[in-house]
Amino acid sequence: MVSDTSPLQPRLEIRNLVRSFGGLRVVDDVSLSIMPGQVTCLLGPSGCGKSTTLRMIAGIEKQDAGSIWADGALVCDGVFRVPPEGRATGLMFQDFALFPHLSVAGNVAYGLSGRASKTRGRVQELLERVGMSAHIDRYPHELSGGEQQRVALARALAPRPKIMLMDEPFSGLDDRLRDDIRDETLEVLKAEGTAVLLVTHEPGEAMRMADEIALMRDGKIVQMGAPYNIYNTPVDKEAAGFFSDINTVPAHVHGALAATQFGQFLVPGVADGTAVDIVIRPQHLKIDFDRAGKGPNATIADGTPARGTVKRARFMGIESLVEFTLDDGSQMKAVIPSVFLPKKGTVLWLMIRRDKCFIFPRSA
Ligand SMILES: Nc1ncnc2c1ncn2[C@@H]1O[C@H](COP(=O)(O)OP(=O)(O)OP(=O)(O)O)[C@@H](O)[C@H]1O
Repeated sequence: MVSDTSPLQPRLEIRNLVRSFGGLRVVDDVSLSIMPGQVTCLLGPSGCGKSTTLRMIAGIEKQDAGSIWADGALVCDGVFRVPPEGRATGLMFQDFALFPHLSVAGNVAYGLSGRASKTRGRVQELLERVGMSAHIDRYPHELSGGEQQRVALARALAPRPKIMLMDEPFSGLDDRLRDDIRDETLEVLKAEGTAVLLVTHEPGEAMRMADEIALMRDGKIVQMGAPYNIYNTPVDKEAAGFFSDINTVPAHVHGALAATQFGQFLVPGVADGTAVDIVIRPQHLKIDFDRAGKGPNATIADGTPARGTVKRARFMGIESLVEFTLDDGSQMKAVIPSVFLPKKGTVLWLMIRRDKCFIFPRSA
């Protein structure tokens, strides 16, 4: 069954997928589409339904409702169903387990059919691409974790899958190695034009890997967009807080304004009496020195400064994390360049940049 043959056709499309366990909808009406060569990250906290979504696309799990399409052709719906082995889909999961009795070449060749010379060519090409051609005759137990992961990637790519499903594939690696392998993996997948759906609970990984992030919570996609947009225009306080620490200033609206110790914030179109949260990331708080008990003058861009006393300051390498107690007893965190590490008890003035804060109705 073919729905559309447009060149702008998604390589993978899922429509209104639903899956329940014990009466609880763990995947609740999830839809998304991925173009060839595009990497989409399904990002969300543990248990939000990411892996179940991936397993339904792979065909390992059956959906209760919804449909899956590849290149405009139906893969499965309530009636029709292509079995897992018939889906042109590569899988790379955290427990990637290479076959221990097969060499690197044997592992990559596994799943390839055709003339031996052609197979050998493809194996060599892929091992070169993942930087493992020197290890072609080794066995898995002779390789480091990172090397095994590269071989697993080559193995998953060998049959030229149109779609690659990856579930936390880098989580067993240490930080530096993980960064390298992520970047290399991305390069290989882009070069192959594969549509990638990568599951992760790490916002940093999603921001680094994704062309598009689908932010998932309680079985639903709550926001979808490019990393820059998701980070800079979160749909709600929880979405903002998923990517970094946040500071929250509670306020009430009167006459389209929310008054706080940081001055007034414009909240047009919000009814009087509405409780709102003004949210600012620690790296966007502006800090200035105390001038004999006074702070800098108020401005339209930064509002009114509020006085804070340093409670704790930690050197973090490129940045310092400074925790403040404000005069009203509330706490705030700021991330500042590490050339500056104020001592406990130092008085400083904090400002909220109006172009960097988010204002959300307070959730119950
Ligand atoms: N076969 C199953 N039977 C019953 N419940 C299940 C089954 N598979 C998953 N669940 C439940 O469904 C929910 C979603 O699980 P899923 O593995 O999709 O989440 P996740 O977002 O991938 O989490 P994690 O990041 O921890 O892997 C969880 O509450 C999980 O316990």
